[in-house]
Amino acid sequence: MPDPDPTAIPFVEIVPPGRVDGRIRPPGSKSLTNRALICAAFADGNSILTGALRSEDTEVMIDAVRSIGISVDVQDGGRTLSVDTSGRSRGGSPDQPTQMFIANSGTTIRFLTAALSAFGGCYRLHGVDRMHQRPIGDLVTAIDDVIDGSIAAVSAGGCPPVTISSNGWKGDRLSVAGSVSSQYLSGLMMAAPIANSHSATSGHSTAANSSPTKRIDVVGELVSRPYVDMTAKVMQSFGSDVTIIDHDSSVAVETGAAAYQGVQYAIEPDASAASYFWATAAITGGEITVDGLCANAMQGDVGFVDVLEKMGCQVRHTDDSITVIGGPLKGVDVDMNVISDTVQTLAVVALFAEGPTRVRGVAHNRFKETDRIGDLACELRKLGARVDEHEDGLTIHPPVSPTAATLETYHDHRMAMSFSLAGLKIPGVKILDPACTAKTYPEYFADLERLIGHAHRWSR
Ligand SMILES: O=C(O)C1=C[C@@H](OP(=O)(O)O)[C@@H](O)[C@H](O)C1
Ligand SMILES: C=C(OP(=O)(O)O)C(=O)O
Repeated sequence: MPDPDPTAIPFVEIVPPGRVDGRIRPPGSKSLTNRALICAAFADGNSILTGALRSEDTEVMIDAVRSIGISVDVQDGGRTLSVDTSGRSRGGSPDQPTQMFIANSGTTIRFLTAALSAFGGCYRLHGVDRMHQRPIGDLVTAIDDVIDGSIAAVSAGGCPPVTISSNGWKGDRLSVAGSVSSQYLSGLMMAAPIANSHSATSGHSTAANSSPTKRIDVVGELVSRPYVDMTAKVMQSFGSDVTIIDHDSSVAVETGAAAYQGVQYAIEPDASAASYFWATAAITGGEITVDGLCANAMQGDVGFVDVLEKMGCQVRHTDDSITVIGGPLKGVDVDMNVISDTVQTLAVVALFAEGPTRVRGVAHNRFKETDRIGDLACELRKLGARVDEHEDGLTIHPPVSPTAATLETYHDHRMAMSFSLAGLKIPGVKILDPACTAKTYPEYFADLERLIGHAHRWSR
């Protein structure tokens, strides 16, 4: 019998499969898909994106760019996106801004806020309740300095909805704080060439009083740095001229006059999604190969395998795959600032290690889909672990004998995917609201089932 509709399912229970061996290619990277969509949407000419991710976070991006006349033709089950910019036009009016619903997609709202402020038009970007609690104030403040018009984040504490009424940018020097999210800087970087190519009066000329060279200085700490390098690489693939300047501990970015050009662009599989499969090898003592990724992939999250190696796994790289072979695991002390989307994965692996695991450097994880320190600690305790919560992370003391539990997922796809790993070893673990994986990986449980054998039960 086929699995029932996952959106109607209250929980999933994994039946421990024993050792798991296999290989898998996860779906396309969310971060690369949404960056490529921004660059393609504001390019001169049309683009074809291959290997794209089709999920809630990319669908809200596609819907948003469609609402300003860009055509996105979805083929090959969502993996190929043909972007035609010929119908592109500024949205809305002060009385009737174009409404964009972005659910809980941080990349979508942060990248679009910056891009639309540079493009011009009137917009209101809003999402689900949690999105309206996730900060965007530092980005709005940075744009406020250069916008020819107005921008505001209307919820308490500088959170969405965001309203924009813009004729483009009139300035060329920006500064932005980077301690809450790197997505602000990535958004401004991608917006800079758009500010050059589009002004509200002419449509295709450099905005009055604005130089084509833009400089963005980061004020203070910059979290999640590999995503900024990824942004620069994607921009370069679309013809933009962008340089990251590292000086002592400060970071700045300069962009030149070149406009985005339509291209054919291939997207890597998602490295954060791959972490669940590498962790499956670590936890079950098996051997799992993830195809389509390599040590110098564009996504920093491939660095998760280095942490597994420190814990006792073997890791093998080829030009087009990374294999993890599980072994006896020992706890580690690790700074995960640059790979923060894999903290929940590691936290579950840590349950099965000898000795405690300390995760540092991820205070910014409290601002994501949920509080990924406090809420994570709460669920791990249900499995019998002792967990110390710190301002910047947590320490996990593995349970002497883990206990089965029913785990909340807080509308957070990474909670659901990570907790499925606990079920690989602990009989009776139930994961509530498994459909929340739709944010970045709608087929996660089906893919996990294929990898481990028919070994999970949907509730009836
Ligand atoms: O730029 C990106 O694609 C992302 C940056 C990270 O966010 P932060 O910079 O807020 O840590 C990461 O958590 C998110 O899933 C994707
Ligand atoms: C934090 C995440 O997403 P975003 O910030 O893009 O909503 C994530 O995918 O783990």
